[in-house]
Amino acid sequence: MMTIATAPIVERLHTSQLADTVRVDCPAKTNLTLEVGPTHEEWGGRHALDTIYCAVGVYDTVTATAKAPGTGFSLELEGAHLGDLASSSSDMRRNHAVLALFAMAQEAGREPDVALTITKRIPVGAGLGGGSADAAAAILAINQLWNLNWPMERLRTIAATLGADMPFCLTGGLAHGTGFGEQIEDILDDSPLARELQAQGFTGEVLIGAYQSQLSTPEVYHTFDVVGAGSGDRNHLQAAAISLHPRSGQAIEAALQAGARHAFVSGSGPSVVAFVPDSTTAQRVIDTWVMHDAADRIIRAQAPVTPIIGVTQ
Ligand SMILES: C[C@@](CO)(OP(=O)(O)O)[C@H](O)COP(=O)(O)OP(=O)(O)OC[C@H]1O[C@@H](n2ccc(N)nc2=O)[C@H](O)[C@@H]1O
Ligand SMILES: Nc1ncnc2c1ncn2[C@@H]1O[C@H](COP(=O)(O)OP(=O)(O)O)[C@@H](O)[C@H]1O
Repeated sequence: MMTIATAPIVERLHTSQLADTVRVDCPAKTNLTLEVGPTHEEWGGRHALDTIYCAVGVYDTVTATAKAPGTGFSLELEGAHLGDLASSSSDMRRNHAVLALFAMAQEAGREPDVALTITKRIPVGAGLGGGSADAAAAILAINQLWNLNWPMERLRTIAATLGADMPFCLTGGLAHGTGFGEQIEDILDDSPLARELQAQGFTGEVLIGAYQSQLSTPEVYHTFDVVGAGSGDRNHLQAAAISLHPRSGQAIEAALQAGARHAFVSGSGPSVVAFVPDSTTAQRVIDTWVMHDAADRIIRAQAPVTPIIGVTQ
């Protein structure tokens, strides 16, 4: 497998131009496989992972706009599906995108004088890496806004200090993740593994069954430590997630019966991802999920995809 840090798509950008506002559309992620190993003290008690990440085309949009020196940062959140971020106790200084801004400012030796806006479309606390996507989007935006032009390996090192999923979210596509999830090897489009995944039906049209309720990632890992992986599960966290949120299991069963080639819990859940071979099957899965009330929100997307960076003068 070759290691190349692929660049996200950059629209309307010439390297000599300085931007006033940078907009990044950053996709959700799922895990096509997720093998969970032992915990490691040196990783803050996190588990060793072997995973194939896949970026899924439901995007949050993060914009970063330069503010006057000394005025500090601001954050605005928009969208109909803000989950626990809408709660009055949600601290915007702990928002993953703001933590990413702080990390970039510290590394650059600058003040974080930036206005961030996040339009959320990725379900929150859903195993779809929405917080990681927003942090990755903020890192990509600041790299452009401040004309830092740091290479992807440096951005990934910063991202790894913030969360296991974040280095992957900087580039999206398909990638092999090891360590605690932060060690990324891109899977190139024309590689044998990418072709194998495509032949197995792990690319193309995908349905996401999402829920009002959230699952806490640490709680799912703790439950996994007790119940272990289900036999034959490609996602070792699936049995733990279903034990905490049984509707996810019902959605998987219903999707497979309706003809999905694969249906599984996304990462730590509770969302369910179903890969379908064609739009007729997609409609059958949607109909069965609606009929059985198997999901609260159904999203249709493509996979794999990459982040998109746009610049406004
Ligand atoms: C499970 C996965 C699968 O991609 O993501 P989600 O499906 O939740 O998005 C990841 O492993 C989550 O990634 P992320 O949410 O970035 O993890 P972090 O912020 O680094 O860690 C949050 C918590 O998850 C647990 N954790 C995370 C990663 C890991 N390799 N082992 C762990 O045990 C730990 O309890 C840790 O305190
Ligand atoms: N920008 C953000 N978007 C989503 N969640 C965020 C963000 N910043 C902080 N969080 C918090 O991170 C937690 C996990 O959310 P998320 O990343 O969407 O889920 P998951 O880890 O299951 O993929 C939530 O409790 C949420 O409050």
